[in-house]
Parts: sequence; structure tokens; C-alpha cells
Amino acid sequence: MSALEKIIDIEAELARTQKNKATMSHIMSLKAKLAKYKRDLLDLNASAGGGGGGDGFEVKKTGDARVGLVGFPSVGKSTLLSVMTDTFSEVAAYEFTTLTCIPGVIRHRGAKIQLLDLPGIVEGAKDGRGRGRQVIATARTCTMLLIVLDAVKSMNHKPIIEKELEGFGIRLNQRPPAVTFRRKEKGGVSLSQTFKGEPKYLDQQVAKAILAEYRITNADVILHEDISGEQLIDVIEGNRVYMPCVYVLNKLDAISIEELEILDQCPHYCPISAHLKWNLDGLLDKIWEYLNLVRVYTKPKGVVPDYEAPVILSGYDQPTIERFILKIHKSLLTDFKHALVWGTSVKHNPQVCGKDHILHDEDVVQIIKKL
Ligand SMILES: Nc1nc2c(ncn2[C@@H]2O[C@H](COP(=O)(O)OP(=O)(O)OP(=O)(O)O)[C@@H](O)[C@H]2O)c(=O)[nH]1
Ligand SMILES: [K+]
Ligand SMILES: [Mg+2]
Repeated sequence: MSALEKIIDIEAELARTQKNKATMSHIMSLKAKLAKYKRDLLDLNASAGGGGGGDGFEVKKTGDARVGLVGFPSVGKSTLLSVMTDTFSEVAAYEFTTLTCIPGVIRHRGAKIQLLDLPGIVEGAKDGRGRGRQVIATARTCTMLLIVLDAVKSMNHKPIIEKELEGFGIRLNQRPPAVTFRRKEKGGVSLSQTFKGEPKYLDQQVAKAILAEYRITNADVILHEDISGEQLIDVIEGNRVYMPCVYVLNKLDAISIEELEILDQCPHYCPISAHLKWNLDGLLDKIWEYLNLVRVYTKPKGVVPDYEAPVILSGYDQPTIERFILKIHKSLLTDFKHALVWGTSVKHNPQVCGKDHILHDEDVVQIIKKL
């Protein structure tokens, strides 16, 4: 049986297995098997593709963040790139107009955001249909995704796109699970936790069943939050990428107010009309919010800070003074004595801070060097 056939088999078994406490170990070992076969399938296709390593399109990453436009054909991705950046990407009524990756730039609040127009994807994209694999491999390199949906067909397309991205190890609007996973020589599987209350999803038996699929019989699993079995599988598999995502509901002009009200319930979504340029500012605000960028203004001694050219850090991975310094010049770190910080991250203005201090958006920083 091929990996694909095994995947179909397991998915069928999962569909007919009742979900309850007694079957949870079995379900999770099936899910771990599924994850392994999917990994095989992806590696296989990568080598068969000739490009090697499941590579995406070769477009250089520039700017402070990379945002990818992903969606079915003809939902309006290229129209959106053309109205949000100075770059033109061909627009047409037929499907698969865009055949490659086209980068544009959005300048917003001192940040440079790279926006990528991509070819459309369809169901089965990650398994090699069309340019789907290349599109999804490029999506993996993004800081954030905009899943573009045609307002008229959005509800059918949304789960399909999500499944394609999921299957390629992309996790949308989720943070990496807070869990310590350590293999060891002996002592069996031990599951412990650092939070109060009963874990809702994982117990010793389920964790053991998952690890057994990976032939791991000795390991410490320490939960710092209540994670699911699927999340534990993600931790063991590694290579997952976690990114924020906004669902852009395009062609708002083509639906009724009543239809919009229903769609308005969906989380992480932003309705627009790219063609009529409706709510593009709303979308930009949403992108800004989800990117969670931290602007830090540099203040040389005795002069006002340069508010035009902030150093941009990601709010998702500890925007410390050390990260700020590394963005300016690595060598500054050896000469670093302390920093003076003005802004909402400190009580006193200015405050003397060490290199582990976490900065807030729009803080002002002056580096004091050792003599
Ligand atoms: N009514 C309406 N039509 C739109 C809107 N945005 C785009 N379109 C139309 O939708 C069609 C497809 O637009 P494209 O921008 O080429 O779509 P795409 O997603 O880039 O398509 P592919 O590159 O083929 O995947 C074109 O005829 C556009 O004029 C919109 O906001 N409203
Ligand atoms: K098109
Ligand atoms: Mg296009």
C-alpha cells in the first residue's frame, strides 16, 4: 500500500471511530500514524519534484515581515496585490492567471511589509496538484498569511484551504504548544504538569500511546498548558510553523447585507472589495494587529529620536533590548553597558535597563556603551 492509500485508510478509520475517553488512546495513535505517513508523502514528493526539499518560489525575503496571499483561483489575490502595493500583477476572469510568486511592498507606520501574490491552490495542492506544493512551501516562509476567500463561495473553500496548509505543517492562529519534551535512557514515559487542575485532553495512557507510535518508550513530557494530543504530535514531529492568519473575504460588493451578517460571525476575518477598494484601511489595520510588530526608536545621545526609521522587532518572540541591538549592529553587544528606555515598558522615563528587558511598541532606546 502506498503512503497515500494508508492515509486514506486511516482517515476512514478515524471517521468511523467514536470519540470518547476509552477510544482516545487509539484515536491518538491513529493520528500519530497519519502524521508520519503525511511526512513520508511530503518528503517523497519533494525528491520526485526535482526541485529538492519541497522548495517554494525563489523570491528574496525583504523588509520587516512577509505576508502571503493564499486562496483558490480567481478569488482576487492579484487584484488585492495591485491595490495595496505599487506592484502590478495580472488580473483576469480565468483561473490560474498568476503562475508564479509576485512580491510587492506595503510601507506602513515605518515598517516595510513584503506582500506576496501567489498562484491559486485547489484541493490536493499539497499532494502535488498544480503549483500547490510550491505555493504552500512559500506560504511556510511567511510571517503571516492572508487567506483570500470569494465572499460568494467562502464557506466551502475555507476548510479545504485550511486542510491543505495543516497537512503541510502550517498552524494558523496558534502559538507553539508550551510543553517540555525530553527523551531519556530509561524510566518509561512520565507525564507531569506545571499548571493547576486536571488536563482536559492528555493523560498518561494517551501520551504513552502517541509516543509508542514513534518507538519512544522513555521520555519526560512536562505540560505548561493544557495541550491536545494533536499538539503533542506536532511537538514530536517538529518542523511545524506557527503563524497568524486573517481570512480576507473579498468581493463584498457581490453579496447582500444579510449574507454579510452571517459571515461577520467568523473569527479572524476581514471583509473587503479589492476591486472597489472597500475597507483596505481596515485590512491594513488587521494586518498590523496580527503581525504584532514592535517599533523601537533609536535615540543617540543629545538628539531627538528618529521617528521615521524605527527598528522593527517581532512581538511574538520576546522583543528584548538584546534583539534590538542585534538588529542594529552585533558588535554593539560587546560594548553594551546598559540602555536608557522611554515608553510604556518602563515605570520611570527614562529607566536604566539591561539587555533582557522586554520592549514595547514605540519605546525609545538609547544605548550606553562601556568606557
Ligand atoms: N466583484 C468583484 N470582483 C473582483 C473583486 N476582486 C477581484 N475581482 C475579479 O475577480 C477575477 C479574478 O481576479 P484575480 O485578481 O485575477 O484573482 P486571483 O485570485 O489572482 O486569480 P488567480 O491568479 O487565477 O489564482 C477578476 O475578474 C477580477 O476583476 C472584487 O472585489 N469584487
Ligand atoms: K484569475
Ligand atoms: Mg492572480
